[in-house]
Amino acid sequence: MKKINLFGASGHAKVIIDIIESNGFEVGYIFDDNPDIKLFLGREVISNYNDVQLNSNPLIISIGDNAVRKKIVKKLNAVQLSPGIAHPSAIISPYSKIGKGTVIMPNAVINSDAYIGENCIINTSAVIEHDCIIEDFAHISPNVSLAGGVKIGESSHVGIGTSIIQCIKIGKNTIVGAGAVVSKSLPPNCTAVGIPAKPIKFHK
Ligand SMILES: CC(=O)SCCNC(=O)CCNC(=O)[C@H](O)C(C)(C)COP(=O)(O)OP(=O)(O)OC[C@H]1O[C@@H](n2cnc3c(N)ncnc32)[C@H](O)[C@@H]1OP(=O)(O)O
Repeated sequence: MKKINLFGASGHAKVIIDIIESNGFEVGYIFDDNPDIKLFLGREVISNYNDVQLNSNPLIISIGDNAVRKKIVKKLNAVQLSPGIAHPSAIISPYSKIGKGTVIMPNAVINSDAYIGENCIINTSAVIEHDCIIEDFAHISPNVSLAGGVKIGESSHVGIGTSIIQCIKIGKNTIVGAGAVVSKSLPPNCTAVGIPAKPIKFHK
């Protein structure tokens, strides 16, 4: 049976385990750099991992924080990432593209010609409409709705329940607060909140 290894014993990993098993696959090794985490959902967690274990099965970085996920991918450089995986309840257009290491949570919808990059999270019940572009390491939270042609920059996080109208662009490394309505494009490296969403701070 196909096995998938996970890196990161986090709450996010719990949902990924559900996705792996509901596809009829098995969880292989679970790695984490924190030696204090020994057990995770009844499974052993390995902190003193070696290359043989890391490369034994395709890997998903099961860490919700975009910056940490990116750091781990860079650190594990040569490891083979799993093809993107989706919960069986997700509806994914055959005309969309899903990158390696990306996870699509239950009831998400990804419509035609949408492009989802690598190591992204498309969380529970998110709607990614036609022609959207989600760059690598982005996280689209539960119940987010992206209208057609929206572009989300690399490592950006769209907060839970946010709506973004058509053809809006969100820059890289930007955070959109929970429950926002985005009606104008947002620059990179900022946190934006509210209705309509406006930047409240900028960061590196
Ligand atoms: C399965 C899962 O769990 S997926 C994860 C889902 N989680 C999310 O989507 C969380 C998204 N995060 C947020 O909404 C956060 O509140 C953030 C990122 C917008 C702001 O967090 P921080 O940078 O820590 O800012 P902080 O909490 O200090 O708030 C700054 C100001 O913005 C306000 N603010 C924070 N979040 C929001 C929001 N979503 N909408 C409107 N105002 C907000 C605060 O009240 C505060 O206002 P004040 O200065 O007048 O007191």
